[in-house]
Amino acid sequence: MRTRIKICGLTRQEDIQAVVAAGADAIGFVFYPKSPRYVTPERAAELIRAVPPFITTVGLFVNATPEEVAAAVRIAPVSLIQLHGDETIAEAAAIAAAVNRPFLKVFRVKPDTAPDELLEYEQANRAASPLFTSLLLDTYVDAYGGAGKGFDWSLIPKDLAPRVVLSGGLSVHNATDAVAGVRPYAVDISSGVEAAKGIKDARKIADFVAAVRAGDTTIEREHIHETSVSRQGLPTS
Ligand SMILES: O=C(O)c1ccccc1NCC(=O)[C@H](O)[C@H](O)COP(=O)(O)O
Repeated sequence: MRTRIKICGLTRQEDIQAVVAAGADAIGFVFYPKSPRYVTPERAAELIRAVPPFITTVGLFVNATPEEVAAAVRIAPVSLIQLHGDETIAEAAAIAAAVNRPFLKVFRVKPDTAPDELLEYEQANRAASPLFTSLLLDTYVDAYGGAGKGFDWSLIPKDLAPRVVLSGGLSVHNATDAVAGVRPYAVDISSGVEAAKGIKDARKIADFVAAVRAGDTTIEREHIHETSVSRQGLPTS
């Protein structure tokens, strides 16, 4: 299966075209005013009009109220919301219900995060809301996100990986290893494809997508090898 790709923090029309041309799957707009990638709902609405069908638009919020999210989504009709702050599980469920949108919930991973914590957090969000879709795993740093910092991928339980969006410090330099090693449902990136904060670089976007696809190819080749070996009755591990 192809790893899905979200490019976050878009502010310009030309960057939307670059994301679509590169073959990414989702575009994130940051509605957090303190972010250097912040766009107003009105600006996001203009940008969304340039997004072709079958590309998911994601509205990103940090500790916003249901009313604030509803007001933004009325203007900028994103397909999905991403809750990237300290929202409790109940608050996240209430926000999603207020706008009737599926949501991604961030878990910011620390060096001492226990793998079971990730599984429990996913299960609790899923139990709390039918609109919960996936965890987005980012790195715990002083900023809420968009920091370009990675975390220890070995903390991600193997049975959780196929359901998560892997984020935090990804780039063309580590994307192939991230995909082949973690095998996430999707990857998400912001800093690693920028010329400056909020200004995306078309070449970096294309190179990142190619690196993710190289990871997918690695997985497929391993699957073919394992399948052929098992057909010969030989041990695959
Ligand atoms: O991108 C931001 O400026 C931002 C600000 C506050 C909260 C979240 C933010 N971005 C969320 C994202 O989904 C980023 O893509 C994610 O944090 C990864 O960023 P990076 O490590 O720069 O690739």
